Amino acid sequence: PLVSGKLLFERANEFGFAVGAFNFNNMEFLKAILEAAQEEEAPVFLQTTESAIGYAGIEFLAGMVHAVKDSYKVPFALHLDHGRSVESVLLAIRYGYTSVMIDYSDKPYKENLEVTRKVVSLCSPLGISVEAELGRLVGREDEVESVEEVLVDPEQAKEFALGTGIDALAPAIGTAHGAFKFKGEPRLDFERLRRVKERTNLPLVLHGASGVYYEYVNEINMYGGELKGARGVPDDDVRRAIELGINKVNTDTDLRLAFISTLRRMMSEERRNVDPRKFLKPAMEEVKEVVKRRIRLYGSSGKA
Ligand SMILES: O=C(COP(=O)(O)O)N(O)CCCCOP(=O)(O)O
Ligand SMILES: [Ca+2]
Ligand code: NA
Ligand SMILES: [Zn+2]
Repeated sequence: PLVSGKLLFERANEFGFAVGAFNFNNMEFLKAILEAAQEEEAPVFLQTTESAIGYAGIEFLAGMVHAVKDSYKVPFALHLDHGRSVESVLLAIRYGYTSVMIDYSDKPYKENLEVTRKVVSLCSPLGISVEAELGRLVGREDEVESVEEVLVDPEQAKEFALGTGIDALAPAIGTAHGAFKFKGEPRLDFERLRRVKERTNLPLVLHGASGVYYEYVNEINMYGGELKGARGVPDDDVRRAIELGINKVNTDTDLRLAFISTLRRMMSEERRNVDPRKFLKPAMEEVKEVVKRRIRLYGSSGKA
């Protein structure tokens, strides 16, 4: 059933596992994620960004989730990913989101603190969880290309947690969104992560965590794509981050790669087909498989 993110954050933090947070923009991804969670008996965050809302419309995205709120036995939250303003959070509240992120991490610290505190005052009385971010991921951040990386300051994280009352914190520890995450070798700042957990004891969120699996990258390149130098976070680094206190892992790129690789192969093989379902069904199946793989990696199978 549809539940508050608070429930998912608290249980993951208590038992030391991570809940998968999977982005969706349409029915196919949403269905694949929920079926994967059901089969793995795992809790999940269903999350949409503001650009997902711009693409599909919030009434479609939230409407689909509310339509199936009692159709799956596993608990799932509907989360606003990278909310950029109080207005965006208010819209999500109006459409029955059960968790929000307010991402003011590229603004001056004091602004981040004040706006995040405001969002907590709006959401907490409604039982809606609030996630915020400290530090900046490289790559696309607030639609600004290749913003300067800023890693989280663990001392500031403690003050921020106390000053805002947030339910969860996303500390920037070296990851980036998308399929091209690292200039050189993949490197997460595990010591910094350990100190943030030690000082805040909050549920922590890992952004930019996709593995960017070579089997999907290869297939995309074989069927007309051009993903040169695509690189993600190794599975062992995700495991290590969860051991050190990550309790929600954001996963978008891995679903995109699974979907697009299958779509490209099907489109090139079935040259007479014009029924979208013939292509979308196997593509959905592949998304479901990669969601199950990530749920198992996060240690959340059987934790519903
Ligand atoms: O941290 C992540 C996912 O990281 P990943 O790219 O490693 O999967 N996310 O927060 C997912 C958001 C990705 C951007 O979505 P839009 O294109 O809709 O703006
Ligand atoms: Ca940010
Ligand atoms: Na988020
Ligand atoms: Zn993110």
